[in-house]
Amino acid sequence: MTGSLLTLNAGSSSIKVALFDAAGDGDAALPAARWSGQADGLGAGLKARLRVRDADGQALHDAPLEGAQASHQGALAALLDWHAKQSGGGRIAAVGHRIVHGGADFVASVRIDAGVLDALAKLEPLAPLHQPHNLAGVRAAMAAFDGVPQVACFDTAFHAVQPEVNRRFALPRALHDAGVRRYGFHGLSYESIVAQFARIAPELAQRRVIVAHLGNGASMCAIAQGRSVATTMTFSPLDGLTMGTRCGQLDAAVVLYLMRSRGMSADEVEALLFRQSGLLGISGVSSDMRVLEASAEPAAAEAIGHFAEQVVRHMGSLAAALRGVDAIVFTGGIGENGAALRERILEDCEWLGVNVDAAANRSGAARLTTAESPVSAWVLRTDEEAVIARHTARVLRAAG
Ligand SMILES: Nc1ncnc2c1ncn2[C@@H]1O[C@H](COP(=O)(O)OP(=O)(O)O)[C@@H](O)[C@H]1O
Ligand SMILES: CC(=O)OP(=O)(O)O
Ligand SMILES: [Mg+2]
Repeated sequence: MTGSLLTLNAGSSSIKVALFDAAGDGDAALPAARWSGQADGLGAGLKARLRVRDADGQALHDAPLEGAQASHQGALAALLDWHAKQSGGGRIAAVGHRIVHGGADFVASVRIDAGVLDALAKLEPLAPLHQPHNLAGVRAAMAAFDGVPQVACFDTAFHAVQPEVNRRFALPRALHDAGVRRYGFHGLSYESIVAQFARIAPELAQRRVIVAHLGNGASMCAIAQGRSVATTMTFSPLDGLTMGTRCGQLDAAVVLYLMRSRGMSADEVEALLFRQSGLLGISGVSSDMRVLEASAEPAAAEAIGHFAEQVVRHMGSLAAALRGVDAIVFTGGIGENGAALRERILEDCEWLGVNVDAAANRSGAARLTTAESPVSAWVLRTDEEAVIARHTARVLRAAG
């Protein structure tokens, strides 16, 4: 294969693009990007920026995104524009995409054709903050790189190996068979953490690990021998933890109440639960954890407290799913950078056998617990792009 691999990852508040050398077997270690670009703070009222860094973390570009550029589509256009100017005509062999929802049919990465694109578009209502952006990215890349293979890498695929008991809602069987089931998300991130953890703590990585992916979207996953056992997100990326703008776990009867007694339409309920709830809904201040931590508003502190409490409670639930836990790993924008929040969560997990080392937690060390702690805790930087590149190279190789 000649040429480079481009990866596209549209999150709910960010877009990440990276360029990888296509060479290498992509199996042993995760590949390293030649450069990676990130537009974050996308969405109403946030300060959007586009940053591009080289492999050593040196800034190649850093500028605010204004007006129409401060949207997913605008930021993607700005990133592709930057790439076109920089690459000097370097050939792109394939584009790998993070696709949040693969539904029941897509349990492994796949080359995208018109039929695949149609099937993925049908899943848009199940991930309204992501799937439309993911597919817009596919269409934009098809237009920008005519004839170049596009590969879909799914957030759901990592969880397809879960035991049946954790894949099922207690609904009539026919609904499960029709696809109304627990899928789980952030699978590319979990795969990245499993690969990294196996390098720094190979024995622990084979045991029972809970990974907390805490970002604008947040979920946690119980992993045994590197395989997903249970996770907090289910049918859509709405369930589980309190998130930036999503409500997390909610009694389904609230939805019925809102529609029947408050006369809300399905679209209004979707907007409420996906876009106006979570940290934003509780605080009335912001969906952004940094803004909440800097705020003096009591409701901002209450939102942070709600977020932390849900993480601790789900820690207990996932530890039960694993019948015990050996290690906890934090990742995602909040998990990687929010030292104060990590400390608070770990202190509240002392009952589970976690003894936090406050100095280590604040120092940037990977290990966050004392040497004697029965359960160790760690922080690792997720690299969804490297996993997308790995999967994309594999799909291309399999196609010959
Ligand atoms: N230093 C920090 N302390 C606390 N939270 C942070 C810090 N840096 C980033 N975050 C939070 O990370 C979240 C974004 O996470 P990220 O994983 O990048 O988002 P996405 O889910 O869109 O990919 C925001 O709530 C942001 O405030
Ligand atoms: C699945 C999901 O919630 O993704 P993100 O964290 O990018 O919003
Ligand atoms: Mg994310």
